[in-house]
Amino acid sequence: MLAASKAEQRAVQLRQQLNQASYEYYVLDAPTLPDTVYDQLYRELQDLEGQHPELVTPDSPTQRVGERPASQFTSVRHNIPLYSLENAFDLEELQAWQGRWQRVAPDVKTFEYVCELKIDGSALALTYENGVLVRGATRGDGVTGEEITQNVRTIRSIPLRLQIENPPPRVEVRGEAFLPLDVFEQINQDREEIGEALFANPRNAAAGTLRQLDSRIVAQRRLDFFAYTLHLPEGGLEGIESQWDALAALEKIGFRVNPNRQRCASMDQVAAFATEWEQQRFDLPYLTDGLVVKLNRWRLQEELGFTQKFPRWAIALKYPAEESPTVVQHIGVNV
Ligand SMILES: CC(C)(C)c1nc(N2CCN(c3ncccn3)CC2)c2cc(C(N)=O)c(N)nc2n1
Repeated sequence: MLAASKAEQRAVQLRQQLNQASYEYYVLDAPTLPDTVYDQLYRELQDLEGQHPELVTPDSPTQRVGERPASQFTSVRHNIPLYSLENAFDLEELQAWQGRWQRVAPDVKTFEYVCELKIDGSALALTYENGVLVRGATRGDGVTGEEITQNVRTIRSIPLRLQIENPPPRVEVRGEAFLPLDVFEQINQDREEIGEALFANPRNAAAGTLRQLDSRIVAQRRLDFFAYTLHLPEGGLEGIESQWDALAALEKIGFRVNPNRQRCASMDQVAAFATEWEQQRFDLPYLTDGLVVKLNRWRLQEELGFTQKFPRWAIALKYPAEESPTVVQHIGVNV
C-alpha cells in the first residue's frame, strides 16, 4: 500500500499517461502506447483509486466508463445559445446569401469564407471550467438542452481535460457527435439480432445513443466528435480572431476537428470546394449532408450579427438527399 502522497503522485502520473495515450489513439489516430501497457496502467490506476477513493478526479480516465442509469435527464440552459443555420440548396441561393450579407455590411471590401463539411450527427455543447469538462448537453431548442455529461464523458475523442498550460476559467466548445458508418451498421445488426427497432440513419442513431439513460450502453457504441466552435467568455487564449484560428486552437487543446476544411477568398472558390466534396464525401467513413460556409473574421461576424433566427455570417449548403432521385440533381445550376 503506497503512502497517500506517494499514491497521489502515482495517480497524477498514471492519469497523465493514460489521457495522453487516449488522445493519441482517438484524436490523432496515431497511438504510441501498446494496448497491453494501456490496460496494465489503467488497472493500476483503478486499484489505486480503489484504495484511495479521495484520489479520484473528474478527468481520470476511469471516470469515462458509464455509471448506473440515470432516471431521467435534467434540462439545462446553454450559457451561450446554439444558433440554427439558414439553408441554401444550390449555388444560386448561396450567391443570393452573399448579396444579403453584403447589403448589411456594404463597407466590407475584404473578406474570406471558411468551408467546413456539414457532419450529419447530433450537435453537442461542452463546458470546461479551469480546463476540466464539467458539462455536456444536447442542443435541444438552442436555448435549453438536456444535461448528458455522463454520456459525453464516454466519447473518447472528447478530452476530459484541455491541453492548456493555464486554462481560461471557462471555455465553451460546440461540435457534432456522430457515429462512423461501420459502427452504425454494427449497432443496427446487434439490434436486429435482439429484435429491436433499427435506427433509420446514423444521425438518429447518434441522437438516440446520446439520450440513452444508461451510459454503459453509450460507452459501448463508440460515438465520435468533431469540434467546430470555440467560445472564450472571459478570454484567455491569445491570437484567436477568426473561425480558422478557432479550428486550429480546438485541435491544439485536444479536440478532433474535421480536416476537410478550406479558406475560400471568393464564392467561386466556395463553389469549387462544394462541387469537389459533393462526390468525394462518399469516400469518408461518416455521413455528411452538405457544407457550412462561414465568414471567417470574428469582427465581421460580430458586425453582421443575427436575424430573428440565424447568424447572418453563416449558411448551410445542403446536398440533394441521397434517395435515388428521378432527375439527377446537383448543387450547380440545374440545367
Ligand atoms: C456556429 C454555427 C451556427 C455557424 C454552426 N451551426 C451548426 N449547426 C447549427 C444548426 N444545427 C441544428 N441542429 C439541429 C436542429 C437545428 N439546427 C446543427 C449545427 C454547425 C454544424 C456543423 C456540422 N454539422 O458539421 C458545422 N461544421 N458548423 C456549424 N456551425
